[in-house]
Amino acid sequence: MSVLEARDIVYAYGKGDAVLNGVSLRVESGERVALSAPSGTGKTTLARVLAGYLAPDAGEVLVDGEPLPKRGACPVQMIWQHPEAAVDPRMRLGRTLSEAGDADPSLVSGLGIRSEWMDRYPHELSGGELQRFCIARALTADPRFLIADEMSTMLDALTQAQIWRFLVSEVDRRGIGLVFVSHSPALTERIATRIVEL
Ligand SMILES: Nc1ncnc2c1ncn2[C@@H]1O[C@H](COP(=O)(O)OP(=O)(O)OP(=O)(O)O)[C@@H](O)[C@H]1O
Repeated sequence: MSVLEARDIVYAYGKGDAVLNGVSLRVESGERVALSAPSGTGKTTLARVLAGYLAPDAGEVLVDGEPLPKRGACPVQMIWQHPEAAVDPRMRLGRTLSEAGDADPSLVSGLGIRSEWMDRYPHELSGGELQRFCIARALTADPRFLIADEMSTMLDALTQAQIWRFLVSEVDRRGIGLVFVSHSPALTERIATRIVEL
C-alpha cells in the first residue's frame, strides 16, 4: 500500500496572497478522493503541487514518506483539463505515448485509441481522442497516484462516461490512488470513495 501526503502546503503565485495556506491531505492507494471547494479556491493549484508541477513555498509532498523524485518517472501523474496543452504539438502521438514507456496494448484498446491515430499530430485529433492518449501516457508511467483535474469537462457525455469507466476499473485493478476535481456533483457522487472539502 502507498500513501500520498501533502503536509501544510503554502503556495502563492508570485507576490500575491497565498492561494493555499497550510493545506494538508492524505490519500491511500485504492482511494478515489474528490477535491471539493468553490471556484477559485485553489483545487487546480493543489493538484499541480501534488503532481510536482509547482513547488510549494512551504510544506511538502511525500509518497511513502519520500519527496517526489527530481528525475525519472514521477509516482504521481497528472491528467489535465486541456489535453492539447499537455502534449508536444510537433510530435506524433505514437511518439508522445512511447516517451512514458511501452504502452500495454490492453490499455490502448481499453481507452479506444485507434492505431491510425498514432501517426497523427495533436491538432489532427479531437479533444476526447487526445485525452485518451494523455490518460494512456499517465498510466504507462506506472504511477502510484493519479491526479485528474477536470479531465472530462471538455468532453461529450458519452466520451466522458467511457473514459471514467475505464479509468476507475484501471485504478481499482492496479491499486492506484486517485485524486480528482470535477464540477459535476453527479460524477463526484458516482466516482468518489471520499470527498475532501478544501
Ligand atoms: N498562474 C497563475 N498566476 C496567478 N494567479 C493564479 C494563477 N493560477 C491561478 N491563480 C489564482 O489562484 C486562485 C486559485 O486558482 P485555482 O485554479 O487553483 O482554483 P480552482 O479552485 O481550481 O478554481 P476553478 O474551480 O475555477 O477551476 C485563483 O484566485 C486564481 O485566480
